[in-house]
Amino acid sequence: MDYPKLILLISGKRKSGKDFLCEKLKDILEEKCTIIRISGPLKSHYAKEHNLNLTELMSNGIYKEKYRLDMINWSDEVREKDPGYFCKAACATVCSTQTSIWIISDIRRKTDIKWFTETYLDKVKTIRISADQDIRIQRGWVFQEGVDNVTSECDLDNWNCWDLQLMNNSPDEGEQNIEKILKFIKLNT
Ligand SMILES: Nc1ncnc2c1ncn2[C@@H]1O[C@H](COP(=O)(O)OP(=O)(O)OP(=O)(O)O)[C@@H](O)[C@H]1O
Repeated sequence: MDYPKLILLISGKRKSGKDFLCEKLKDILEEKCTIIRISGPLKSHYAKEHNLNLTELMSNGIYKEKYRLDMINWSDEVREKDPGYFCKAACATVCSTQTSIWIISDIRRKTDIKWFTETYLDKVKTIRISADQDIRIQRGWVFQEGVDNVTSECDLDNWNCWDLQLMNNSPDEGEQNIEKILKFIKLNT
């Protein structure tokens, strides 16, 4: 299996800037990289089963927040039967078999990391994005009971085997983070 050459698992609390950094990387790496979201198949399976609007569920608006809690609980039930279910489904959506770098932009659980490392071995590297709480609040984060204090948000808080840990509080740090990740990719491909 030659492709992908590297799989970056990106983790971070809500509004730490995961999507922001991943999109910037995609702009630079273009067709060399594919962004994969575990939440993609999770949301499409959830929308189908509950007869909901998938486009609205995929966006960052009120609709997504309204269903977030129920979606977490529903996905936990699916994971209980098969912990790698959504990781597997997300990887199955990759169209090009020749993309060098996969960026999984929403790693939330130890079981996600376990599934990827067992499946793709040393091609897998982990990155934790952090931002101070006041910065996350400025970016629109509001503590939500049942969302911010449950496994999906907290499971990796004390995991300390990250290959790269980045603070992402400002545009300057954002730019430095992109440089650091690009350097890291170069070292590992
Ligand atoms: N380094 C940065 N400099 C300036 N703005 C940033 C930076 N990182 C993120 N942001 C902004 O913060 C907001 C939240 O970022 P983003 O959506 O990437 O967070 P997230 O971690 O993906 O959140 P969620 O888990 O809720 O989807 C966005 O408006 C984004 O543009």
